[in-house]
Amino acid sequence: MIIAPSILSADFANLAADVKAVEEAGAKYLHIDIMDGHFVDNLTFGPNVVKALRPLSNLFFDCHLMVENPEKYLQDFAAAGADLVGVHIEATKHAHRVISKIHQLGMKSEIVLNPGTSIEFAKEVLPLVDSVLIMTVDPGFGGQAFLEETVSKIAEAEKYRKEHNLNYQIEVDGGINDQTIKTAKAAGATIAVAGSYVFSQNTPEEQIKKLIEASKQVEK
Ligand SMILES: O=C(CO)[C@@H](O)[C@H](O)COP(=O)(O)O
Ligand SMILES: [Co+2]
Repeated sequence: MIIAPSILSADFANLAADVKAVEEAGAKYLHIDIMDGHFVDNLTFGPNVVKALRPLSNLFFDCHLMVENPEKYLQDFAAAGADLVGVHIEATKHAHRVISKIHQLGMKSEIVLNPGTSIEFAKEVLPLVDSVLIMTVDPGFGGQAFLEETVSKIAEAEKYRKEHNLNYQIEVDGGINDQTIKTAKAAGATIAVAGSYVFSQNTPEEQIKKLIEASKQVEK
């Protein structure tokens, strides 16, 4: 399973050191939460932070856009060095166009679903995307509890992938710890985002190791 530490819970005054620490600990992805204060009730940062971190890291930059009309910012994230852009299906009227644009800009695409949004709503674009992100909390904040009722949706995304011979990754985001990662993997998740679990206790190295070990306990 790929572990994607979320810098939302990192030390913003020492971001470079935290990014280095997770890279050395064996993470392959860096999850970067972009919030605009409209789509969610929180503000974080924009492509300028992605640009500043890019020369410091070889991690795969997974940019989760919690913004209205994400199409406006795709060019900026591509120029900043994003590897993947995730857009909420609830945040755009033009999901198909947004996904095409992400690919034209040379990035991997991801469609993101809030806990209240069904797989049904995203089915037309599932054949097009590189990844599907199932939110396992309502977006906007770190440190929330994993919503068990989202597990059936992870399983549904995996079932649909197999039935239609598609090859998207299934990412989960929110409330991931050394227990919930097992539940998510058993249901079909292949990428796990973790913010507070990685950055708010012990060292990021210890926490990432625990996540990797926990996920290995589940066969897939
Ligand atoms: O997108 C989000 C929150 O909206 C996440 O990526 C959080 O950063 C996850 O934080 P934890 O639940 O792991 O603390
Ligand atoms: Co996120």
